[in-house]
Amino acid sequence: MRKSIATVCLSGTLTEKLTAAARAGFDGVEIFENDLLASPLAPEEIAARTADLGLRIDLYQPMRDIEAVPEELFARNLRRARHKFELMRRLGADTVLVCSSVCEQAVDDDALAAEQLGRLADLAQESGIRVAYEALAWGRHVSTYDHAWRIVEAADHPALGTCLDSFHILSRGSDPKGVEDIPGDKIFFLQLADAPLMAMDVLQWSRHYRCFPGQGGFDVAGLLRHVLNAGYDGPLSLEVFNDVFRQADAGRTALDGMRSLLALEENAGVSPLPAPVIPSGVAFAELATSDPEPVGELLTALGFTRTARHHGKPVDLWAQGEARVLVNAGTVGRRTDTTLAAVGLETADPAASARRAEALLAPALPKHRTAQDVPLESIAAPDGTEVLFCATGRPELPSWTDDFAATAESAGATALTIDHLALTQPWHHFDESVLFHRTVLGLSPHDTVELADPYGLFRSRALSAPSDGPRLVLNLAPSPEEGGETRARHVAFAVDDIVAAVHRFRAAGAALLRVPANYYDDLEARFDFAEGELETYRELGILYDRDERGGEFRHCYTETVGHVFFEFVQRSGGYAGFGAANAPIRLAAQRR
Ligand SMILES: O=C(O)c1ccc(O)c(O)c1
Ligand SMILES: [Mg+2]
Repeated sequence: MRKSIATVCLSGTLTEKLTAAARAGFDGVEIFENDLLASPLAPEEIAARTADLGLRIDLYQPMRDIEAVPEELFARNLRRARHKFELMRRLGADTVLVCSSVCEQAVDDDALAAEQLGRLADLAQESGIRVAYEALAWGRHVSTYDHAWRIVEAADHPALGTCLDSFHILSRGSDPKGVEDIPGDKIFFLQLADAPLMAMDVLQWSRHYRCFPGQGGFDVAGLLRHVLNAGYDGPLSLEVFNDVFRQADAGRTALDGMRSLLALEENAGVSPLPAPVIPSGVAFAELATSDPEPVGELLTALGFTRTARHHGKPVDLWAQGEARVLVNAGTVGRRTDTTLAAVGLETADPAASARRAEALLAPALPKHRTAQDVPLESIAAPDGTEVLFCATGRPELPSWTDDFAATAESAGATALTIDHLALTQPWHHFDESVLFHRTVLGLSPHDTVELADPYGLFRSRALSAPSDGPRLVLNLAPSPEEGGETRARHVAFAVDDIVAAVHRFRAAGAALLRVPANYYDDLEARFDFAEGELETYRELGILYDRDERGGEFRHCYTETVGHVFFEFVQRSGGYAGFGAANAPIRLAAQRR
């Protein structure tokens, strides 16, 4: 279907917004009045620029406070509309959005609203313009889509239809099924937005927290199915008011929006994408560093063995059980600090994984990191992390392991696995990143966790495969200074017995994060422990969490090397979280 985006979704000047929309592949735009008013370009120049970019102006908006007012005021409103219709002629826009009135003088009189909207439509029709009437969720007398439709139906005018907006419909909890009672050709326009589920004033919710479909908690795909069943065949148009998007790079936001619409069309059964190949595990985590020594020392103390070396580059493979960490020192001069730069994910079909990623506009990275290397499908995640699609142990497919020659047997007796990878995100790409991993990799997001932290708000959202597969935790940590420890990312390993593991680490000289005594006093107040158990945790710096069903989580952290640290976790009783409640304790300890 045609895809459009409202200029209000994007940051920057009108020209920047139009350029970003065109580059992301949109067919059209909604021009938001404020963007036009602030532009130095004449309407004819905007029309020419838009056409040059291959975009159509699908909607001009909004026109406010028109209907159900005393006649004298309505006459002034018609005069205002005449000006706007002239502007639209110069712009080459043929559909205008009229929001349900919020003005004090408006009266609760559907017949008057219908009569006046009919007269507005008469005037519009003379200029070849169509009026799309939208119920704002906070409209003074008209706040639901079915009410707006009843008024449009009563006016019965060919130039008057309704505009459906998923936010206004779903935020009020209206039953979207009723959309199917509206004739498709009377739905003049469809605006799509999602939002996190929040208990707050609907106007504030709409103006600050909307997000792209798939990023919030509404069933936007379900609504779209009803709208299509009604027979609507106009554009799918994103209309998102979001404080973060307003500050982010317009080109990236536009791509994020396009990815959201592609996934929405897939969900609503409009047009399929190559099916997701849900990764089955983590092949490796790759650290990039110009100083491999401290990481190597830490890994050694944690029981890892350097088992293999890349044939052509200074990349070492460290292993313990099923847990594999690559330490890539081939980036000297480009990066100084140690970072978690790449992730290898196991997939049953790397080529199919790459096809889906490409269909969802993920930037593909070169298959050959160097000419001698085994070709591997890989993409860049929004935060720049390289994601490689791996098929380990499949002789018929090229494997990343073919680039490595064994140097030693793994001495580690422990059956370690990678439990999860925690990827700290730039604040303005958090929602983009969640949508990316959800759609491209087919992972399912958990609920967002938000906690007060000494320096601001800590936000975290995990994504995991439905069954046993990789778990990613996207974290957004406040930072007292640019960069610093809060940017650090980590690799978490699962162990069967964390107390035994910490004793071994300590004996081997590994530096573990120290946890304040106050934390343990609080644990004692909150939970019952076996005799001596809490003392052990206090002594060893082990953190603890318990879920509602009695599932338990014990974990500890190493000190940070560059921008990386390691976590060890012991899960029991079906605990499925990540100890997020303990994150502020960890962040505070890391800052000391
Ligand atoms: O917040 C508003 O005023 C506003 C304006 C136009 C719209 O289409 C809308 O959904 C909301
Ligand atoms: Mg709207």
